[in-house]
Amino acid sequence: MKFDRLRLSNFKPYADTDLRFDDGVTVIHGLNGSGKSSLLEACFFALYGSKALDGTLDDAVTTGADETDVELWFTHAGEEYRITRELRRSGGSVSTRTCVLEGADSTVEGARDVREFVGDDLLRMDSEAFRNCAYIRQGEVNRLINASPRERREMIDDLLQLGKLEEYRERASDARLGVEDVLADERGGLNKLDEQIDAKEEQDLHDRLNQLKSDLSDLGSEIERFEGNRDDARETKEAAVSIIEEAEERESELEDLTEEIEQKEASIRETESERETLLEQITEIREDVDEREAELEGLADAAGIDAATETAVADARETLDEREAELREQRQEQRDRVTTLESEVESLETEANRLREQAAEKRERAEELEAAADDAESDLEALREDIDDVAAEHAELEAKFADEPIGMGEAEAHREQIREELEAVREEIQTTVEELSVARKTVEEAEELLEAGNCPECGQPVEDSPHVDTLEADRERVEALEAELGERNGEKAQLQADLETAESLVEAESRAESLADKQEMLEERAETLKADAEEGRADAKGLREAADELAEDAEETETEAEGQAEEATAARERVADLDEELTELDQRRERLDDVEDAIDAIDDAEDQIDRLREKRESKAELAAERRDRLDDLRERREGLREKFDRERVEQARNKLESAADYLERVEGKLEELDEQRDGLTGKIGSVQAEIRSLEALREDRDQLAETVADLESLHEETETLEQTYGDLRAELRQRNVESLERMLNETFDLAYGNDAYSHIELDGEYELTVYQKDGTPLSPDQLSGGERALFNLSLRCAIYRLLSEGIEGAAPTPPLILDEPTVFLDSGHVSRLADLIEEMRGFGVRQILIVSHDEELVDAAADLVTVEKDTTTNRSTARREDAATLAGVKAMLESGD
Ligand SMILES: Nc1ncnc2c1ncn2[C@@H]1O[C@H](COP(=O)(O)OP(=O)(O)OP(=O)(O)O)[C@@H](O)[C@H]1O
Ligand SMILES: [Zn+2]
Repeated sequence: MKFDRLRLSNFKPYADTDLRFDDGVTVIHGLNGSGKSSLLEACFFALYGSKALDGTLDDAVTTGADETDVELWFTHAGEEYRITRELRRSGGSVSTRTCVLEGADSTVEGARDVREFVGDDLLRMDSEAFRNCAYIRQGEVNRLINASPRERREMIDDLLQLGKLEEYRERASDARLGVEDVLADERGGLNKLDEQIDAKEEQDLHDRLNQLKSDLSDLGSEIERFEGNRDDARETKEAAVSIIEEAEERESELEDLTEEIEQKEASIRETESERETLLEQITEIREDVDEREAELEGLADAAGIDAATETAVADARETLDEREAELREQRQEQRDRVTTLESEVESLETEANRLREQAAEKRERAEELEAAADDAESDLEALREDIDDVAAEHAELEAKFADEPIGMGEAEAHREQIREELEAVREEIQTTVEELSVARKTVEEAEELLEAGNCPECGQPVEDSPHVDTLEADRERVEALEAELGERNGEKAQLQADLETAESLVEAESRAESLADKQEMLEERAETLKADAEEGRADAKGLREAADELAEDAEETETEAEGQAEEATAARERVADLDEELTELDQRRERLDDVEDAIDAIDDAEDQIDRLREKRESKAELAAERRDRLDDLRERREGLREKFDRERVEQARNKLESAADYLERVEGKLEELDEQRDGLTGKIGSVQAEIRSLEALREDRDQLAETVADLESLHEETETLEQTYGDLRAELRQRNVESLERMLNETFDLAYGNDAYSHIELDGEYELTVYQKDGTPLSPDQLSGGERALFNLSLRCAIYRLLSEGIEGAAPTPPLILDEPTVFLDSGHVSRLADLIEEMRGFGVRQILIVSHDEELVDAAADLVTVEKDTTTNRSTARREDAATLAGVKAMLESGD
C-alpha cells in the first residue's frame, strides 16, 4: 500500500491542508507542537476511524470548529482508492456524518464497513495490528519488547493469520465436544436397550408359545367332541318334538271337526225354524189381500168407474186429462185478457194524469204571464209620471227665455258675444287709464314748474313758455279722460251682469237638452212596456183555452179507463169459476188414485207372498246341503279317531325330556371350554406381542449401535481435525519463528553491527533472548534505551519482511510510519537506523514516513514536508518542499555539521 494524497480540513490544529506523498522516504519536520504527529494520525484515522484515535472523535475536530473533513488517496495492489470521512459536531457531541471508500470497482459506505474493508480485505490487519506493525508512535518504541511472550505470540500470530488456524482448531474442538455429548447419550441408550433385550430373552418366550399352542389344540378337540354330542342330542330332540307336534295337530283337528259338526247341526235347526216363520208371514199377508179385495168394489163406485181394473182407471184418467187441458186453456185466455185490460187501464190513467198535469202547467204559465203584464202596467204608470215631471221642468226652462231677446238654442252664441264686448271694454278702460295717468303727470309737472317758475320742458322761465300754454288744454284732457273712464266702467258693470244672465241661460239650455233626451228615452221605454203587457195578456188567454181543452181530454180518457176496468173484473170472475172446476177434477183424480193404490197394494202383497215362498224353498235346499256336509264331517271324525297312537306320543315325550336335559348340561360345559380357549388365545397373543417387541428392541439396538459407530468415527475425525489444526499452527508457527529469528538476526546485525552481541534467539513461545559475544544470555529489556529502540525496529523490520515474503498474493504491507524514532539514538546509531530504513526499502516497503529532526534522516529523505504553525491563529499547515529547497536544506544541514 502507498499513500498518494492527504487533504485535511479542521483536523486537530490543521485548517486546510492538501499534501501529496511519493514513493520512498518522506521526512516530516517542524517545531515542537507544530502538528507533525497530527499529520500521521490523520492518515491512521483515515484508514481506521475512531479506533485510530486515543481520545474520542471530539479530539479530532479543531477546537471551535463544527466540521472536520479528512480525505486520503492511496494505491493498493495496483488499484487506486479514496477514503472520505466527515465529522460533525451537533448537540455537544461529534459523530461521523459520512464515511465512504471508493475504489475503481468498489464503494463501501459507513464507518464500520469501511474499517472492516480496510482491516480484513486490504491490509489484513486491524488497527491494533497496524499499530504493532506499521505505525510506531512517539514513545511506543518498546511496545513489542515490553509485551509478554504470550501477547507477542498473539500479535505475531494475528499478523501472520495464524489466529485463523487457532479459531478453526477451537471450532473443531467444539464440534468434538458436541459429538462426545451426543455419543455419551447414545451409548447410555444402547446400554438400556441391551438390558431390556436380556430381560426379555430370559423369559423363554418361544417355549412358552409352543406349550400354549399345544394346549390350545387339545382343548379344540375336546370342544369338537362335545359339540358332536350336542348335535346328536339336538336331532333326537327335534324328532321327538315333531312326533309330539303331529299328535297335537291331529288332536286339535279333531276338536275343530267336532266344533264344526256342532255348528252345522245348530244351523240346520235354525233354518227349519226360519222356514216356519216364513210360512206364518205368508198366511198373514194372504188374509190382508182378501180384506183389500172386499174394499175395492166400494172404491170403484166412488170413483165412478164400472170395474175396478187398471184399464178402467186409465180410461177415466184420460177423460179427466182432456177436460183439464180444455179448462186450463180457457183459464189462460181469461187471464191474458185480464192482463191486457189491466195494462190498458193503467196506460189510460197515466194518459189522463199527463193531460191534467199539462193543463195545470198551462194555467200556471198563464197566471205567470198575467202577473208579468200587471207589473209592466204598473211600471208604465210610474214611467208616465216621470215623463210628466220632465216635461214640466222643460216648460220651466223655456219660460226663462220668454223675457230674453234670444230663443232657446242661441244662448251659447249670445254668451260669447257678451264676453267679446266685455273684453273690448276692458281694453278701452286700460288705454284710458294709461292716457289719464300720462295726462295727470304732465299736469303735475307743469304745475310744479309753474310753482318754481320754470318751463317744465326746457327749464327756461315759464313766462310765455309753450308748455304753460298747453297746461290748460292738458287739464281739460284729464277731465275728459276721467269722464270717459267713468262711462266705460258703467258699461263694464252692465256687461258683467249680462254675462251672468247669459251663462245661466247656457246652463238652462243644456239642462233642457238633456231633459228632452231623457223624455224621449222614457217614452220609448213606455212604448215597449205597453206592448209587452198586451202581448202577455193575449198569450195567457191562449194558454187558458188550451188548458181547458186538455182537461176535457183527460175526462174522456178517464171514462174509457173505467169501462176497461169493468171488463177486467168480469174476466177475473170467469177465471175463478174455471179454477173451481179444475179443483173438482183433482178430487176425482184422487179417488181414482185410491182405486189404483188399492190394486197396487194387492199386487204388492201377492208379489211378497211369491218371494217368501221362494225364500222358503231355497232354505229347504240349504238345509239339505248342510245335512250332506254333516254326514261327511262325521265320517272324517271317525277316521281321525281311529289313526291316533297314544303310546308313541308318550315315548317321544320321554326322549324329548332327556335330550333337553343333556343339551342344557352340554351348553354349560361348552361355555366353560370356550372361556378356557379365550384365555389361552389371549395368553398366546400377549406372548406374541412380547416376541414382536423383543424383535423391535433388537432392531432399535442395531440401529443405535450403527449410530454409535458413526458417532465414534465422527468423533475420531473431529479429534483428528482438531489435532491437525493444532499441529498445523504449531508447525507454521515453528516455521515462522525460524524465519523470524533468521530475519531478526540479519536486521539486528545490520542495525547493531555486532559490537557486543553475537545473536538473538526467538524460541517457539516467542521468548526473545539476546546473546552476548561471550555467550551470556540477556533479556531484551536489559538493553539500553537506544539498543532497545534499534532492537525493536529490527524486530518490526523482520515482521515486515516475513509479512511481505510469507503471505501469498498482494503483500499487505502498509507504509512504515515512524514518529520520532531517533530520540534515544546517538548519531552513530542514527546512521544505522538510516541503513535499516534503506534496507527495508530493499525488502519491498514502498513508502516510509518519518517524523524527525535528524539531519541524517533528512539527508536520506527523497521528500521533505515542513510543518508550521501560525502563532497568531494557532493553525498548522504542511507543505512539501520542492527539490531545490530540499537540496538547500540538505546543504545547510551538512555545512552546519
Ligand atoms: N483538536 C485540536 N484543535 C486544535 N489544536 C489541537 C487539537 N488537538 C491538538 N491540537 C494542537 O496540536 C498540537 C499538537 O500537535 P502535534 O502533537 O502534532 O505536534 P508535534 O509537531 O508532533 O510536536 P512534537 O515535536 O512536540 O512532537 C498542540 O499544539 C495542540 O494544542
Ligand atoms: Zn510530535
